Amino acid sequence: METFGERLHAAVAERGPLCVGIDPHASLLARWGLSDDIAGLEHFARTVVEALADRVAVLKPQSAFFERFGSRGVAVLESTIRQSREAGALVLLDVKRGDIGSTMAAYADAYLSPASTLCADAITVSPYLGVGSLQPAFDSAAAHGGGVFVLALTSNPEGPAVQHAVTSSGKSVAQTVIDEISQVNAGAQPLGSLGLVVGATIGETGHDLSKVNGPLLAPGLGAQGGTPDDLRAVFGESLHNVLPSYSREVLAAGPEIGELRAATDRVLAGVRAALG
Ligand SMILES: O=C(O)c1cc(=O)[nH]c(=O)n1[C@@H]1O[C@H](COP(=O)(O)O)[C@@H](O)[C@H]1O
Repeated sequence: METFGERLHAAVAERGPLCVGIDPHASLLARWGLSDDIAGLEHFARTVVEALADRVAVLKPQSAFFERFGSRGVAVLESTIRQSREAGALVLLDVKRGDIGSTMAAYADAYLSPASTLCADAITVSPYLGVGSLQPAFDSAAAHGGGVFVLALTSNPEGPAVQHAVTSSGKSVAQTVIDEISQVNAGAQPLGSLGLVVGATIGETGHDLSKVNGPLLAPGLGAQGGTPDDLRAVFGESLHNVLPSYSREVLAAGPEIGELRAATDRVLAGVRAALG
């Protein structure tokens, strides 16, 4: 069985280093002329999948925007995941889960087990109950060829107060997360299956990402003010493992399929130039 790291490496080589988020904000539904209800959600998600799933490496549905509509929204999320994967995109389901290990195992069953209708290629998780509490998700990912992206240095302005705080070991919280994930990925070829989330907006923070040997998801580009030029300052020598991620910047170009594709081509050209 191929690992997620292998599958992601191949997808990026073939389709380019880009993740597009599927975030059906109420404001975007309105902008597209859609109703803020289950029909609008379904039309929005189906259009994005039709426009992009056969060409971008990774699609990242944001679960919150589907959960807003209850069980019917979750059903749309299920079909969005399934259709995206069938069209060849890897699906990173953005759920940012994190709990004690025994509960984490149930989240892993929900999102990483092929037996689940919500099974994605990878998920986002939060490490603030301790990186070790995420072990059931790491185990499930390893068993099924999936991936897990752990929040390290998030794009929002509130992040540093927690993530830069210094722990009893003398390292920051974020560096502790980075080092624990680096240990698991050590030696994996061409890339480990555990990723980190590092916002494109954070500037130079002095954190050492050089040993991660896994994908570095970089949200915060576009709508949150981050630009491809910011990637060099944030990632330095680790630029080759960066997976830039855009949601609203691309989605605002809809609802025309051609416009969504053109916006995707434009941001991909921008990040390719920056990543070198
Ligand atoms: O894990 C994420 O994807 C994430 C981490 C982070 O630090 N910042 C961040 O914005 N995100 C997500 O990335 C998306 C950003 O959307 P845009 O700002 O519209 O590109 C949202 O779905 C956020 O939930």
